[in-house]
Amino acid sequence: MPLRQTQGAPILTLTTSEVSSLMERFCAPDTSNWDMQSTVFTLTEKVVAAAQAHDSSLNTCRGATLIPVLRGGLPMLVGAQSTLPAKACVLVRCTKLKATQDVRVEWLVRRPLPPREDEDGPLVLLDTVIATGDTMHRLCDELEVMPGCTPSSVIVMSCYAAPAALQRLAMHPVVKYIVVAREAERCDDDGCLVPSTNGDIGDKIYGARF
Ligand SMILES: O=c1cc[nH]c(=O)[nH]1
Repeated sequence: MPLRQTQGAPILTLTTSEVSSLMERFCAPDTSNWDMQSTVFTLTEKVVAAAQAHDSSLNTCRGATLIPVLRGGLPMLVGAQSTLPAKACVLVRCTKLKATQDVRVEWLVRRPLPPREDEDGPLVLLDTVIATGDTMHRLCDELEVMPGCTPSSVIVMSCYAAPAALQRLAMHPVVKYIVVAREAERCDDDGCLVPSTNGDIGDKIYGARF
């Protein structure tokens, strides 16, 4: 499993042919919503398995706090919780004004984080796509000042992400490491990944924005 040692936190990517065929379905324009959900579940299980192989403390800790970024991170939550011992879940919804860095963050149901003790596991941020990285970066900034978040206590998991966004996230002090199923070539000026996802993954699963 390739592990890119940047100046900051490690970035792990998956290279198996099974992941390649899952990524074809992930990016196809005509993947049905159920097929997309199951693709994201399976990719997430593989991302979690890679994290567990890299970091044995994930299997011995009292449980991670899973933080899916709505909407795209929700199917990752279902995939992650089947194999990752979890203690809590915190929902967060992020919206970004197109072509700006203006991210709106809404912590739903609970804020601050549930109380955490020494043997508790990491905070795990889950999002299907990381394009510019502005949203994830902003979430890390918000987590950094919350009680219960310590340096290197956040693991970022994603299905598809731009290298520049990953490198920027890897430099954030709260990030311990990042696991991504596949790296894109880049993010274009419109904030879309190249090769293209052929539509918003959240829209493909849940339908157009409500
Ligand atoms: O390329 C992109 C960017 C954001 N969200 C997606 O689903 N795809």
